[in-house]
Amino acid sequence: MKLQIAVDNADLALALEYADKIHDVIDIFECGTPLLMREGVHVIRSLKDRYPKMCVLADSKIMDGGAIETADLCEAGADIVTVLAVSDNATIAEVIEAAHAHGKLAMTDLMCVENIAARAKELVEMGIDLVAVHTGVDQQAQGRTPLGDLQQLVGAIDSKMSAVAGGVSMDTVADYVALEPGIVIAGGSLYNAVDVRSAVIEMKEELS
Ligand SMILES: O=C([C@H](O)CO)[C@H](O)[C@H](O)COP(=O)(O)O
Repeated sequence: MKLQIAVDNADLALALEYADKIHDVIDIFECGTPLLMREGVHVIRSLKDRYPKMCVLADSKIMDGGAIETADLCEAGADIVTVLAVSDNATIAEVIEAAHAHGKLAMTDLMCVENIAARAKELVEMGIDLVAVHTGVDQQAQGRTPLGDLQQLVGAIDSKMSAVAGGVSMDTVADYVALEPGIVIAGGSLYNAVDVRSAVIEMKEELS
């Protein structure tokens, strides 16, 4: 089981500071959507220039223009790009094709998908590499969590391809670990920690 940190709160300088602290202990370093919007694809290039071996995920949440956006992200160094599962299949097919042409992976984010199992199976058949259930930050504010969605997902596809995101913290991580997803994603609970490196190491221990 891998741990992915979602770095949403940072600018380029802070993202590099986080990478300096955790590059050797984190499995996947996510450039969160707000960070990508703030800094553009150059944040990915800077991270990969400094830590070429660190797996960097661009949380691009692509919705259209799948080929061009994926190519830009992969050429900047992203190892994994994300596409929204509510997008048209034509877009998702372009993302998969462009990511694979660059030797990279495509993850889909099932946020706002109603039939988790059916859509996940369909996207796996199309060739998607990773499938994430995700309760967005605005949905979390309404008291929602991704636990029920993860139960549906691991019942539908190979659990090694699955990922979960949405308010995962040390208080709740055991509930997700019990369902054995391939990737656990945590944002605020890690980057808001006083000592981010210790928080990452502590959560990784829960995953092993
Ligand atoms: O993808 C995310 C969200 O849509 C903001 O861009 C977050 O990275 C994701 O929710 C994980 O962060 P936490 O919910 O703070 O763990």
